[in-house]
Amino acid sequence: MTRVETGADRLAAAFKGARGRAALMPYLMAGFPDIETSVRIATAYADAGADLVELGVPFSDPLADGPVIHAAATAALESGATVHNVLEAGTRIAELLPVVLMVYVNPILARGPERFAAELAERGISGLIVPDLPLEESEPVLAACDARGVALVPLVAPTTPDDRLSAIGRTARGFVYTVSVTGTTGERASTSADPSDLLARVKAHSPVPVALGFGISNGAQASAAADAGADGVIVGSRLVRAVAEAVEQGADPAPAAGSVVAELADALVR
Ligand SMILES: O=P(O)(O)OC[C@@H](O)[C@@H](O)c1c[nH]c2ccccc12
Repeated sequence: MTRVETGADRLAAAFKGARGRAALMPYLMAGFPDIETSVRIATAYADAGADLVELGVPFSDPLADGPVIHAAATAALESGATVHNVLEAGTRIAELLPVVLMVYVNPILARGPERFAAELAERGISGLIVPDLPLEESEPVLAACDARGVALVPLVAPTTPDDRLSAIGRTARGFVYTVSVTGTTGERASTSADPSDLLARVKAHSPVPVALGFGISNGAQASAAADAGADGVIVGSRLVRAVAEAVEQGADPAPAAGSVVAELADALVR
């Protein structure tokens, strides 16, 4: 009997097969400026050397997001993005790169975790990140995802104590998303603390790869994250800003976002 490759398998393979020192995972705000352009931006990410993509579902009240991503979410909703058409785009993007869907918990609860996880699996979406789903409430979503082979990726922060890291590690699938700083998403001139200690602490409790995100916006910061031990590097606001600036200038956002990813990928090979 041949075993079907699950989403979790595909994520594991993406980390193992990453072309650089750490897997490069750019974030994409789905539907910004519109769904078709999002698919073209994802294509540019893939061509520029991304290993995976974090596909963000726009939400009206994104509590973990800073101003750049919040504004893009608002624009995406205004231009007609829905959970349904974002998932459709996810299917197309999954033909290019493994997709990890970033979605606040409401749409999951509205459809029911089983239906939501089944739809992700049918659409070829490999993983799921839910920033407002605490460990204590994650069991039904985890069970539904496990049943469909979709990896439910947990988030941890510098403030997460060791006993909680170990509980989270036991439920981690795909990778652990380590937030480098407390606060919201957004570019930072300098990431204040060296993340080495944080990454070592998370890795000690994690059976899966550990990716670092928040405040990484250029090649030097991406390279430093890899040197500090990150198995994956996640970049969001810098890319969303590149898209926003191109839109403002009436230019095509896809090559603009692609060139930022190329710079990041280049920094990770050396
Ligand atoms: O924007 P930054 O600082 O580069 O951080 C990545 C982040 O944008 C992306 O992973 C993300 C977008 N929205 C989120 C909500 C919660 C956690 C993470 C995210």
